[in-house]
Amino acid sequence: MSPPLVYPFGVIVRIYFRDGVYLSKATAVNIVVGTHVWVEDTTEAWIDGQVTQIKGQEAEIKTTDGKTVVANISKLYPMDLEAPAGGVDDMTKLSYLHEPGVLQNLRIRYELNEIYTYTGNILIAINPFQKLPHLYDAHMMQQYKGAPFGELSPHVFAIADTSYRLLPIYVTASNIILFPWTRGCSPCGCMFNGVRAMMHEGKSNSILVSGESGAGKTETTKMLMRFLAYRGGRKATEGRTVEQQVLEV
Ligand SMILES: Nc1ncnc2c1ncn2[C@@H]1O[C@H](COP(=O)(O)OP(=O)(O)OP(=O)(O)O)[C@@H](O)[C@H]1O
Repeated sequence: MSPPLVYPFGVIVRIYFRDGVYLSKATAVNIVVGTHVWVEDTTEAWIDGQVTQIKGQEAEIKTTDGKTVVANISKLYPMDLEAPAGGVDDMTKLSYLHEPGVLQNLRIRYELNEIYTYTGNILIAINPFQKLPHLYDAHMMQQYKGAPFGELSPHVFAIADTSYRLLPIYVTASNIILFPWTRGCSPCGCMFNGVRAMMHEGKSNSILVSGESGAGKTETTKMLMRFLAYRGGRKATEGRTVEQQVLEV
């Protein structure tokens, strides 16, 4: 039986790109007897099971905790039986991009102390409710400095570094936007017209950090600012480094 799914506390960090493309991943699947599915549960949010019978639009599901439930087929979501046991670091790698699949992936990673997960160029951070100094030390900042987006594990420093190096800016209410370049490749002007190194053009960039109260927006923003201050240089003025000055604001 899969452990119960919980709605994790977390924040979402996005960088918006003018030429971003929408992420759409078809989740349409033929639900038949034998299909492994997620079904809504009042206590666990989502619970997995297998369809045992279908009558019209109603399906009977035997859940892995031994219950038998009946639900409308339209309320069932297919399970990704091929997803790796440790989850995926980018939700676009899931076969099905739906709520139970996303929550299941975040939960698996959270249990492995992996609090960051990408969905394309969006970073999802789950509040660890504990200090994780090794995630934010000088060595980590050094690692993410200049690293092509997607090359290293998902991290708030990767978002900060990318926004430091790249321009562009477009804020929209759309849900999910992807970087228009191939993961692992260095994003550069030759691949994406309009993207210029922010430092070369001196233009502003913005990063959106969203989440409910207590999700970790302030902590995440502090890490973003710390990294940007580190990237911007450490020249001291009046005895204080750039990092100290930024973090004191
Ligand atoms: N990355 C993290 N590492 C360690 N602890 C964290 C992290 N993110 C959040 N927390 C913990 O969660 C608490 C709440 O986080 P935070 O203040 O950032 O939330 P918030 O989203 O800004 O809340 P509000 O909207 O109410 O101001 C922090 O005081 C801290 O204890």
